[in-house]
Amino acid sequence: MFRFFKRFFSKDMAMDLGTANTLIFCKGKGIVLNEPSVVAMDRYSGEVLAWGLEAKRMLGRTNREIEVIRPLKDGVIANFDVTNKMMRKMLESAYNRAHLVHPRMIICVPAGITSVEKRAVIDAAEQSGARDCYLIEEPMAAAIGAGLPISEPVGSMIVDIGGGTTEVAVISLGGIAYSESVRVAGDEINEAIMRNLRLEHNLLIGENLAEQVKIAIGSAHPLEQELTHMVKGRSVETGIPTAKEISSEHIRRTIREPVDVIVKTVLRALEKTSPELIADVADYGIVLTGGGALLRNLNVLLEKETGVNVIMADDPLTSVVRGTGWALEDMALYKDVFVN
Ligand SMILES: Nc1ncnc2c1ncn2[C@@H]1O[C@H](COP(=O)(O)OP(=O)(O)OP(=O)(O)O)[C@@H](O)[C@H]1O
Repeated sequence: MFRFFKRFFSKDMAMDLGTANTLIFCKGKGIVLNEPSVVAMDRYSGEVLAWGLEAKRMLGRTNREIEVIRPLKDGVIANFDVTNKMMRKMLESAYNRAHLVHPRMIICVPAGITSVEKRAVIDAAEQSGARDCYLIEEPMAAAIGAGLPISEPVGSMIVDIGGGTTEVAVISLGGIAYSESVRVAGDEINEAIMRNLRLEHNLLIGENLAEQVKIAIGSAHPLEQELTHMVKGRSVETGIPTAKEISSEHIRRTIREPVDVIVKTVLRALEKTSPELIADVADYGIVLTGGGALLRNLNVLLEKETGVNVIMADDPLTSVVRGTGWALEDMALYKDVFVN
């Protein structure tokens, strides 16, 4: 009887537990939460003071009592307790509390993570109140979300560039024929910008500012009209606030290394996939998803390097959670895509 009530009141949900952002999709409703994966905690009591965007705004602006933590790194849980607390807060916020009675959860994980890393995700979900937890690999979820014909005998190539990982996969007949996940994506690009501005411009900036610079003027390939941005930070030499005008050409040179890793991962996938599937990819193109795919002209650079048409998915920041959500809406149809 109790089990019946649990099922009756629970609302099944899908979660994209990302290094940069966490999104929740609720069955029958769609996306109900989209927040940065960041938590601000009282350093002494461990109490969560803020989470999501509110906590992200505190990065680099805290006092001695507050610690701001990004509990996921490179697509996997780096701090289990904080991830757990963050998930609880997000679930409470996403649901009317009456519905938060042990939902079934589908959570996406990077392809090729270890069984220990998968176990950590399942444990975190269960401790946050999940009844059953299913895992789906991110490239598969992204492909479903991008509307690719995953069940057909046709090769579809998906490149999902997130905050912590870039995942390249070729999917056919409902399964992954080839995949590679590298721990280089949006965060590495931000770090390259922070490092370069410190070394070449004597300018100290934090993670949030580096991300803003990337979004404002970052590019992977020359722009029709190059851009400039006034970057405010602290002088390494004098310690006082300073501002410098930085050009898009400079940022492009600065981020070349991580961008090259992404391009090489795509080239490797093309080399290692069977000729039949590659012929399909050549016909239908490579689909880009994930927030990192929004870097200006990354599609142009990939097209130039691979010779294959590159298509940006609609709303690339939500492809993964939409795909996970669609798998949740019809679990019988998608039963073969769950990995546990
Ligand atoms: N306009 C933009 N230009 C460049 N990068 C962007 C843009 N918008 C967002 N990003 C980057 O996208 C990344 C976040 O993407 P996304 O939310 O898909 O990652 P995630 O799912 O949290 O990460 P992962 O899949 O690695 O766990 C961040 O690094 C962010 O800086």
